[in-house]
Amino acid sequence: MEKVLIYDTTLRDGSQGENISFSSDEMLSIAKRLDQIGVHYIEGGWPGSNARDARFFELAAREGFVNARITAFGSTRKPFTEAADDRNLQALIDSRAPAVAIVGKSWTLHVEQIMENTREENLAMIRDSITLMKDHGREVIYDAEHFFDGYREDAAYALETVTAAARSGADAVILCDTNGGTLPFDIETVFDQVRRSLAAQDLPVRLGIHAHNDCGLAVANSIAAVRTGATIVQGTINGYGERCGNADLITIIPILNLKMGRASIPDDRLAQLKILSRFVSETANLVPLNSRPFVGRSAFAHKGGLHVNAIMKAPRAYEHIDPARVGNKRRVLMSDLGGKSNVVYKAKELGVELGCNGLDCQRIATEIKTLEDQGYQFDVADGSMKILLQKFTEQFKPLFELQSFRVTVEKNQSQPCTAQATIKIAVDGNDEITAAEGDGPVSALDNALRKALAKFYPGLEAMRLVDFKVRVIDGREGTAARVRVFIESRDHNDIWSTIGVSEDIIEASWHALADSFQYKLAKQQEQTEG
Ligand SMILES: CC(=O)SCCNC(=O)CCNC(=O)[C@H](O)C(C)(C)COP(=O)(O)OP(=O)(O)OC[C@H]1O[C@@H](n2cnc3c(N)ncnc32)[C@H](O)[C@@H]1OP(=O)(O)O
Ligand SMILES: CC(=O)C(=O)O
Repeated sequence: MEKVLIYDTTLRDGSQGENISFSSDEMLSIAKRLDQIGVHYIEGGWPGSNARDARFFELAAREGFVNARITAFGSTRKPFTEAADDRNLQALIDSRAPAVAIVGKSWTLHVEQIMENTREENLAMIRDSITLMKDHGREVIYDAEHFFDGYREDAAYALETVTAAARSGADAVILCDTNGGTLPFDIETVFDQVRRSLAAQDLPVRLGIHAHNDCGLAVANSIAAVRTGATIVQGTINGYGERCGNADLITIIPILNLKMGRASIPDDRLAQLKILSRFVSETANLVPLNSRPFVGRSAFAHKGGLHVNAIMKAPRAYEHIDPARVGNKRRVLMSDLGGKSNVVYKAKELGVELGCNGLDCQRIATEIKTLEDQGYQFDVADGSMKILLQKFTEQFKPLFELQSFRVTVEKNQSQPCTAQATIKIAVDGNDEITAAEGDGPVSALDNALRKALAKFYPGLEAMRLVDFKVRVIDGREGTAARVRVFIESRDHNDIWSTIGVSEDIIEASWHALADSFQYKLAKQQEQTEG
């Protein structure tokens, strides 16, 4: 079966999404990653729109792209003008991109009411613009904007527009669900009718799909189109794009390759999908979606005890593919929804030996449920979970002990708050007292503890706290409200999270902080002991 060509429009339609803006250098670094993974087209922007997009094409022209064709996007010429005089079309030519995408109108609403144009002139605009690009030796991809809405309202005219495009030499015609309101079975029906109509006119043009996600169906619609003959799929990394976004290529590519047996990017690059998804979200400065299919952190995370019990016997019992195929990995989460299987799996993963003191995993699972009932949440605190498992199994070796601490916060009229902490700890029976300042009480406590421990343990400079979250847990009848504090810490090669729960926010923070330092110091010791 024919290969499905992947057409990425992250840099163009993706950047039409709210809160997304890439610099031209960032656009280039994304383009290089897309090329490496093997996408076939990279739509680099609209050179006639702004200086940044035009600069991207200058940069791209100097780069060698191995797999992808750089594509410049623009609209058909203005009504009642010459294509050769059109500024936008000239910008496409000047971009030196080997392929161009020309967007034109298919829906009479847009032709007549929005553009106040005539139907015939719209057809002429499509014809002239494509002809000009072909005369300049470009591959032309014709984007039929609002094709499905147009077809619903006036099928004959919508068909006339894509026929005009094909007759003028367009190499591909892309049917666009611009407003994202079409359902998969309508995509299939319309796609089939268009394909048959063009074939009957002996216009064997390549057909593609461009779907928006306003009904949450962009991926489903793209797949439906492939089933009915589309061999180009346009979309964006992570589904970024105008309004609710575009079809997510990170989901579509593995569906094509792994589920439908359709070649798109090479199979051996699928394992780079997770990194690509992360890279683009980092560059866009957007938090990666945990639940993103295939590559999200939670995509293969198992919390329910029944599920964990089953995947330990046969992963496919609750996993639709092997996570490694797309560069992801299986995770087991600890919580009050887990059973003994979660404990066994997690202990192995965290390197804690079970069965040392006869406290069986069933009992440990019950203890965890009790703690969760008191406000702990271990599915996001692996660092504290490891310490807890060591405590349950009497393998815990405290590397320092708190004797006392005191934290004060000072606020002067015009100055920002400052905080000071003094702390007394003991290491192997030796007391150490230190004091330190910080931007806030937790930062002061962190600095004081770090200073005290430095005397006994080298190597703590590499460790830093990177995230701090506080949640108020509902108070029950007769109990005061508690707070739950999460701390995320990292060093050069690891990241871990810890938790503390108390009625007092400073005490909860202390527990999370102490677990974080204990985790780091124990890790250092394990590495030294080999
Ligand atoms: C479905 C899509 O995503 S298409 C891509 C949408 N992306 C963008 O719009 C981003 C880039 N756009 C831009 O930078 C600007 O809109 C520009 C430079 C293209 C045009 O800017 P302006 O000349 O100031 O016009 P403005 O944006 O207000 O309106 C768009 C004009 O294009 C016309 N137009 C819309 N579609 C087409 C088309 N397919 N062919 C020709 N002209 C078109 C409109 O009728 C309107 O014309 P008017 O100025 O005579 O009213
Ligand atoms: C071309 C395009 O971006 C659309 O129709 O949505």
